[in-house]
Amino acid sequence: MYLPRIEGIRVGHVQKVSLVPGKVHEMKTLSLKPLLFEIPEFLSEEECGVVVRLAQLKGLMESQVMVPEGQEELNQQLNLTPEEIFNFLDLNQDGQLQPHEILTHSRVRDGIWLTSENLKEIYDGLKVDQDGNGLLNLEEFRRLKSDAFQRFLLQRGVERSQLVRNSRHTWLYQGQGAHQVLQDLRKRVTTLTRLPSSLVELSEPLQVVRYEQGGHYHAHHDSGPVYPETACTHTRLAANTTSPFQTSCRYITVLFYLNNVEEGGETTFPVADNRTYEEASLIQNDVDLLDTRKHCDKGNLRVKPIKGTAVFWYNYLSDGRGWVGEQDEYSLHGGCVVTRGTKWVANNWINVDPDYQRQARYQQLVSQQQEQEEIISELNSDQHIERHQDL
Ligand SMILES: O=C(O)CCC(=O)C(=O)O
Ligand SMILES: [Fe+2]
Repeated sequence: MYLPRIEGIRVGHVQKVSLVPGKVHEMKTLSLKPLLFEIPEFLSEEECGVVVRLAQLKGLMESQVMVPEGQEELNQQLNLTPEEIFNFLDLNQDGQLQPHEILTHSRVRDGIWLTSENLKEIYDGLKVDQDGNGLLNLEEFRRLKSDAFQRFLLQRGVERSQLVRNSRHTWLYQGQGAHQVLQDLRKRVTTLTRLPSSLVELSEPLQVVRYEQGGHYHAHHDSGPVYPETACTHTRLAANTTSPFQTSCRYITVLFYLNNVEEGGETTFPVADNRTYEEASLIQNDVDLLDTRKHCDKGNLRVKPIKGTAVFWYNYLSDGRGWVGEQDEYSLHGGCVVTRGTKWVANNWINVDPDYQRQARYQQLVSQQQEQEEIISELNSDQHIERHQDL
């Protein structure tokens, strides 16, 4: 098995692609880092309507719950000393915690969008940053209880607009027996990405998302970095060991716009085609490029949601040998706040394990299971016929 990658050539390059009989689509390169394309009219008006109605029929749930888990407990279970936590947070190991090191961690952990101003309020309120330089050394850090941030937020009260993600979503199965539009969509995604259909078929179901007016999704990566010990959620079955590190291994994201948004709701790629990627410079005191409520206008690239358009990008680089390589950090993206109207999108993620052998083992396991199921169902139907003959 080998993973073809579509060539971007250069930003603005347009290639014609044949995805459905009797129609030629145009696929435009939007950026090379990440490798990102836009295909207008990927879905017809009718197809967009069907997907939205199926999602409504199934019912949508909040994408994120409001109450974070009790962190004090977790830390006690892990039994970490303040030194250990400090070292873990100090990404660049300079003996000081920069605001971005604290913010990144607390946002991932609690799902609440703490801002630089919140951080300053917490430091001031608890008098932790005595030299007032905005950085915490170990001694200052010791003055912070591990649940200090949560206490602060709970006292304040948290609104949905302060979450990392403020939307509702549902999942739609696309396999045999699913609505024809959903099956067609998956076939079209296979043709578009030129990936083996077995891979696409074993990927996550379609995720349909609805943002109300005021909804947003702050900038994030759809899938995490891979270390030698990282396991993929989808190939858990085929893993020989259990790993504390798990990510969803979403090689490609295909994002569909299902309606026209009255105002706002663009998809932002704040560092697309940047010369460098530096996590530290993303969160500055005055401009936080990850914040899609405040600073969408300052990112490098924004895609306007147009009904029927698809965009797709690679969340991982190639390993140079036809398989998945390292995470592409430039794939950072988010949904800008919807200032007027509602926004409907759908995500098709294509899951590939960077560990080729594990992906292969997983696919083999699934196909064995499917064969067994077929045999059983055949046996059952034979019995069925015999019983009828007996009568
Ligand atoms: O709503 C958007 O434009 C982006 C959605 C997104 O990034 C996601 O659902 O992972
Ligand atoms: Fe995303």
